[in-house]
Amino acid sequence: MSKQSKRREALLYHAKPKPGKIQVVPTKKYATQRDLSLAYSPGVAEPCLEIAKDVENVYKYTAKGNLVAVISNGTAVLGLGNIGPEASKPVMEGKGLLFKIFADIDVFDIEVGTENVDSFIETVKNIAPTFGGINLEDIKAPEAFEIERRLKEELDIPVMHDDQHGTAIISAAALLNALSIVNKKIEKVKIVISGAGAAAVSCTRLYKAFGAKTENIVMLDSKGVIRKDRETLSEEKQEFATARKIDTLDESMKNADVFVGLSIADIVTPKMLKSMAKDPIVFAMANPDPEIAYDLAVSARKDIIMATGRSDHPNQVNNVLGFPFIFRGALDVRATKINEAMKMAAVKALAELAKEPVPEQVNIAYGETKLLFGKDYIIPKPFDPRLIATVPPAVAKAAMESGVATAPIKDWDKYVDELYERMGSDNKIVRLLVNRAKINPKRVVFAEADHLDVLKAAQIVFEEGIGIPVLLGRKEVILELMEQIEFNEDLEIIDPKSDEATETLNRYAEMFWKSRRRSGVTLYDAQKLMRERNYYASMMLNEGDVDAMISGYSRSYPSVVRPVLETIGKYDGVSKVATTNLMLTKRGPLFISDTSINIDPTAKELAKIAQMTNYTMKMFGLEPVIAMISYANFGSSKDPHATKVQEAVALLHKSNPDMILDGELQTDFALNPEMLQKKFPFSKLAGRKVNALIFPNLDSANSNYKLLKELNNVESIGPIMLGMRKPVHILQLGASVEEIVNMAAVAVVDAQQKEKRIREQPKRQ
Ligand SMILES: NC(=O)C1=CN([C@@H]2O[C@H](COP(=O)(O)OP(=O)(O)OC[C@H]3O[C@@H](n4cnc5c(N)ncnc54)[C@H](OP(=O)(O)O)[C@@H]3O)[C@@H](O)[C@H]2O)C=CC1
Ligand SMILES: CC(=O)C(=O)O
Ligand SMILES: [Mg+2]
Repeated sequence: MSKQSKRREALLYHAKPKPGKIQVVPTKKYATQRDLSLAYSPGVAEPCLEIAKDVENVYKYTAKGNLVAVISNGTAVLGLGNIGPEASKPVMEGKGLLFKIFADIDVFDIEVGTENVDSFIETVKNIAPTFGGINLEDIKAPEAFEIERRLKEELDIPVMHDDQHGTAIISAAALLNALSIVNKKIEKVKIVISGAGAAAVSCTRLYKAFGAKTENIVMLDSKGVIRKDRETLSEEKQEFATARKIDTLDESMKNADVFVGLSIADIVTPKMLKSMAKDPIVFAMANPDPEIAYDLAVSARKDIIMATGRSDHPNQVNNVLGFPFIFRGALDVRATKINEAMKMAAVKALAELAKEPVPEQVNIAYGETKLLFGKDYIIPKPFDPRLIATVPPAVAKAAMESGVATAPIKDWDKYVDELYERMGSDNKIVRLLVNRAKINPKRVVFAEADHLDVLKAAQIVFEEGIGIPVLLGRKEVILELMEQIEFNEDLEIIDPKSDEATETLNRYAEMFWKSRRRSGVTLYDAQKLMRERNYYASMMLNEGDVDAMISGYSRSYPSVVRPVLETIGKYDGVSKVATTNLMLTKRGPLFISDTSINIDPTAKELAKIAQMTNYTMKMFGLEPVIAMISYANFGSSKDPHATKVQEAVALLHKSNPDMILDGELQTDFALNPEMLQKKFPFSKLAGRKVNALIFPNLDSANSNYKLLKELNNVESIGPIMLGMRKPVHILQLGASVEEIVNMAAVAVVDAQQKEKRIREQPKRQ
């Protein structure tokens, strides 16, 4: 993607559909007059009075305990400099988003219109009663030091300047790990620090706490090396002034073991890197552009350990890995401070986590085959689901041991469960799917590429590396739309009705005729049918000219299912295809089957639907826990509708004893593990979190998934076809661009799995 399109995409992302990145969402019911009389006057007076009696009750009755203020005055915004409070707001909203998605912490971002230290401190102190913690952000040095010091002294809630300590914690963890890889001792290494601002000073102090020696450190600011004999140095700069008679970065880098950049973009050259000692460690952390570009650095030295603050290269050393988890731990024990012990605990937890085997889910999320502790993986990745269960408990324990926790945790296992529970998993599954697709992108034919939304989706699929689109439809329309959306790639475009397609069309027609001539199809019929996009696209897939197919955006479901079934057909052993919908609910992913095809399946067919759903869930990397739904529970009704489900369960328990499946069950029991455990402790599902519901008929499955979608605003992926011989997936009429992209990712992963199955077949025989 060009720089210009990236810029446009970033602006559009921030502007649409609603300006900005965060909003306030009520957490209590507000539907009735009764609800409002509790939420507001007169009911609201009761908690007010309780808090007035004892101020600690504010944690009991308000959101304070989970609310952090992200506060800036815009004087050192990333590496963009002093761009003012309003211009800093996108970054502060971004921090709010990260706090929420990584640690379920709510944020108000507050941009303060003053550069005066006293007035800034006064503002923060005055608003502090609202918050459980204060995260100071992008405030320039030296003011940042005084602001943080005084606020820590004067407030009894945790205050942390993220650019100082968040960065120090992450980079210290990364540095300790990098040094262990190259077998160097922190006490011995020569370190160059570019930058002498908030981040640089605090990072260097922490490295010293871990053993780095002042005499081995050279720090530079915008004027060059900070020498002892330089005039008018700030207190912080004096702390790191060197006695060496050098002035430039060039000179400082000679034989240095470590370079830490917390300054500005592009000030380090390959020549400087070449002058460093063997196995140099280079953390170029200026944002958004590092002190030296990643590719330039790694091509300058083979033995380098290279990190940047960015997410698009290995080793992202960025405070995003710190602030959400550090505040989570601090808030959960209601710490009065974030102290040295808590910071050291966070460093150790992060450094150790990087050495643990990486869960497959993380490999998939980052499109990696296998992340392994080493030069390209010195620090955990932000989307690592283990972070939430590792860093906050370490921080909370340190707070308790160092005496700053006012609400100590007693049951650590329960706390870890709560942390996992907080994170839910609504979006993760989509990320996993997309990243799994990216590992081995496949050729996907979009059978309706002459529709704007389908084409837009194809563009995203191509640009994200999810798949290689083949665009099918009216060529002149496709070309015109491509120009409109600046989709200038040289992709294959096929118009089945054009002369160019005649030869292939005739070949497909003949193949189709041969397979259906005993079902009343003539060669002429076949040639006519092939001019219809879904027959043509299906034959492309059937003949291996593409790996997967997406259609259905502009046609009714049955009108697409028919050509697909007539050409591609079902997987061996499948008598009827079915569909499942993946619902991205707040309690996690939930599959619902069969949502689109079988009106009233028999017990045997229902069992098959469950088996196929089980297979597809594994494709998503999930461990299936399946409930067979009815209006009755375990034999409570002898009505044939209920006994049909019972029979399906009995069949499956016999044929697939390893499947975690049971029923028949009512939906509320299926979705409530505690109720299930209490009433039906004998069930295979007792104590487990059900993630798939197989409904007894189409009426119930279809209505339920649509109810969830419409009433609870639950996003859905699907209907995903089950039981087709090849990866073909049919969209809902008028699906959104996002839904089409997700389905394309499903199709690519399906193609990968089917390819794997074919590859493994001879081995099984
Ligand atoms: N990856 C991460 O997680 C983080 C990265 N950063 C990055 O670190 C940088 C600094 O942030 P922060 O400390 O908050 O900002 P500050 O404004 O507090 O500090 C900036 C420092 O950079 C120095 N500087 C400017 N130009 C040069 C130069 N040519 N050579 C050497 N030093 C120079 C300044 O020198 P002087 O003192 O003379 O003005 C100042 O000391 C930014 O790019 C920011 O994005 C910050 C926090 C986290
Ligand atoms: C990451 C960050 O906080 C910064 O660059 O300022
Ligand atoms: Mg910052």
